[in-house]
Amino acid sequence: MEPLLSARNVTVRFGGVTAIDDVSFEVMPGELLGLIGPNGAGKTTMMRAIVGIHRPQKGSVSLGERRLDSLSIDARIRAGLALSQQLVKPFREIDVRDNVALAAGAAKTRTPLQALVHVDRRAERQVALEALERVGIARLAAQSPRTQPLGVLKRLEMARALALKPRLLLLDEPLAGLNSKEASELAQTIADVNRQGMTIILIEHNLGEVMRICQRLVVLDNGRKIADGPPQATMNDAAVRAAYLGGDADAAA
Ligand SMILES: Nc1ncnc2c1ncn2[C@@H]1O[C@H](COP(=O)(O)OP(=O)(O)OP(=O)(O)O)[C@@H](O)[C@H]1O
Repeated sequence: MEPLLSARNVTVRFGGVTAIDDVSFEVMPGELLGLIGPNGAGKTTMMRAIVGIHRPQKGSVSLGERRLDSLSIDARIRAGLALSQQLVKPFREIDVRDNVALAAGAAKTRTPLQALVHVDRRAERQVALEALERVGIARLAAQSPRTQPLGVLKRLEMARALALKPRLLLLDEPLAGLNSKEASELAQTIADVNRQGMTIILIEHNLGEVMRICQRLVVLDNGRKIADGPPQATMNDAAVRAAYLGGDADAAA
C-alpha cells in the first residue's frame, strides 16, 4: 500500500532555532497516527509545515502522488488536507449547523464572503448535519455556539474540518482543556471517525488517550524524530522515556 502522506527530510528554521530537523515519516491510508513529544519538540511546527503555514527550508511533503511543497494553504486544503486547531473560534452569531455549513461552503468557494453567500444551500446544510452526526452533536445543530461548553465547541471544530471532506485530518491538541471524562469521550469520537475510514494525525499531550486510540506513534524531541512504531513499544523505548523525563536516560530506564 502507498502512503497517503509522506514527509521527507523536512527542516524548518526560525532564525537560529531549528524547530524541525530533517524529519521523515509516513501516514498510511486509514491510519490514526499520534505525533507526540515534550513541549517545544516541534509537533505544531511539523503540522503547520504539512498544511503550508510554514515553508520548510529543506525537504518535501506529498499527499498521495502529489507534491505539496509549491502549493498555497488553500490549494492544500483543496487537495485534501484539513487542520483542526487548538483554538476554538466559532462564529457566535450563527447556529452550530451553519458554522459547519460555512466550512462545507468554503470547500467549494475561494473566499469567506463567497462561502457566506453559499451558506443557505441545502447540500451544504446536509453535509453539515452529517459532520455533526459523526462527532455526536447533531442534536445541538440549531443551538448557538455561545451557550456551548468547551467539549461541544471542540466537536464543532472537528465537524468543520470533516465538512471539508478531507483525505487527511490533522488534529492539534483536541483534548487540551477538557476534564478526563470529556477527554476520554472525545478521544473515543476521534477513534470512531477513524474507524469510519478517516486518516488522522493526532498531536496530543494526553498520552493515556493517545496510547488507547492510536495505531502508531511518531515521537519528536528537540525537532528530531526519535521513535516511530506501535504505541506500547514506542513508549517503552529508552530514548522516548528519557525525552519525557528531561534527558536523564538512566532515570528513565
Ligand atoms: N513562529 C515561530 N517563531 C520562532 N520560533 C518558533 C515559532 N514557532 C515555533 N517556534 C519554536 O520552535 C520550537 C518547536 O515549537 P512547536 O510549537 O512546534 O513545539 P510543540 O512540540 O508543538 O510544543 P508544545 O507541545 O509546547 O505545543 C520551539 O523551540 C519554539 O519556540
